[in-house]
Amino acid sequence: MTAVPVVVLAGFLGAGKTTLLNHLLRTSSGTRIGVVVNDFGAVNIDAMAVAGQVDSMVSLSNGCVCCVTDEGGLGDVLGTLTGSVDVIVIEASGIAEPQAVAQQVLASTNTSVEYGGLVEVVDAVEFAATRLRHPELDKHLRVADLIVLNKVDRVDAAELAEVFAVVTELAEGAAIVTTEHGRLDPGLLFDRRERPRPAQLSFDDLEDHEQHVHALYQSVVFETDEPMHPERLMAFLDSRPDGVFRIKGFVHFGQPERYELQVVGGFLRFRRARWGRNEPRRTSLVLIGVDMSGLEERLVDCVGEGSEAAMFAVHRHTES
Ligand SMILES: Nc1nc2c(ncn2[C@@H]2O[C@H](COP(=O)(O)OP(=O)(O)OP(=O)(O)O)[C@@H](O)[C@H]2O)c(=O)[nH]1
Repeated sequence: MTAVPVVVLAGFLGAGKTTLLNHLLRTSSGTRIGVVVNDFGAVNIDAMAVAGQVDSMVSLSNGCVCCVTDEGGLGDVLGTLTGSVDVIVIEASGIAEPQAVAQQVLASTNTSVEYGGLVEVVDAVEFAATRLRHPELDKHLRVADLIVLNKVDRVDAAELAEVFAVVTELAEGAAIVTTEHGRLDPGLLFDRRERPRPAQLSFDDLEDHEQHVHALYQSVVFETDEPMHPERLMAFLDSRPDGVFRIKGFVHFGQPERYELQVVGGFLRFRRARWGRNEPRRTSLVLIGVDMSGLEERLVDCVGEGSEAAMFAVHRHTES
């Protein structure tokens, strides 16, 4: 039996990993893709975002996949997917250490899988600011096999040239592709150029867990079946503390449709979609950042019925 390649899909919070994964699932018709989705919060919004598009999925929530400590490690998880798939993609949480996830795959004693490389998604808009806060992210680029410079639609030519130059310098020869909405040619991942570097990660690359980026981050999960008040929620979002870098999930405004919320740094966008047939009308939000105290209480204050007119504040930020 040939071993199933396992590709690690990494990238900082909100870079576009789930978007890219969904693109792969939609466009690689002949290839059966198994997915491991890891979210930092207790509610796995990413799993909800890819559900329905994939046959085989394992969802790991409430912690980073880079620190899986179960006895069988990641090998057991991967083992449950092999047999029915041609390739496995692990979508690491946005604050996982990519090299530690790669090491988990390499260390697996499960012979039905083999390491298939590390793809690092970079947010062309946020990259410079994120790097200032987390210089250790440079190393994530150095160990990547393929770097996907995403969201190029949101930067102008000069900004793109600047970020491309920095990424090229850090990438040390790894392939770099630019994308909009993660539209990557699946052939780049499943027929990857061989580069031995990841297998040679040194122990210096595996600094202790306390130094992982996610050791600084906390997540807050907020869920309620009561409708959210549109104006109060918008006021909360407009005044969100700087430390809250990422918010994602679904909002129930008491409307016939659900509103998917995406916040990445200063970017905020709602997307309207139908509720699933048996989907409970519920708000499920995960907030990730530093210094998260008091956020839950502030969100509780946003619960309440709002008028149709109050939805205007939300619609200003809603993709049509
Ligand atoms: N304009 C633009 N938006 C994008 C692009 N790629 C992703 N997005 C948006 O960026 C937001 C975050 O995308 P995700 O795919 O959820 O990012 P992620 O890396 O999975 O996020 P985490 O799992 O929280 O780390 C969503 O609103 C996407 O629609 C892009 O190329 N251009």
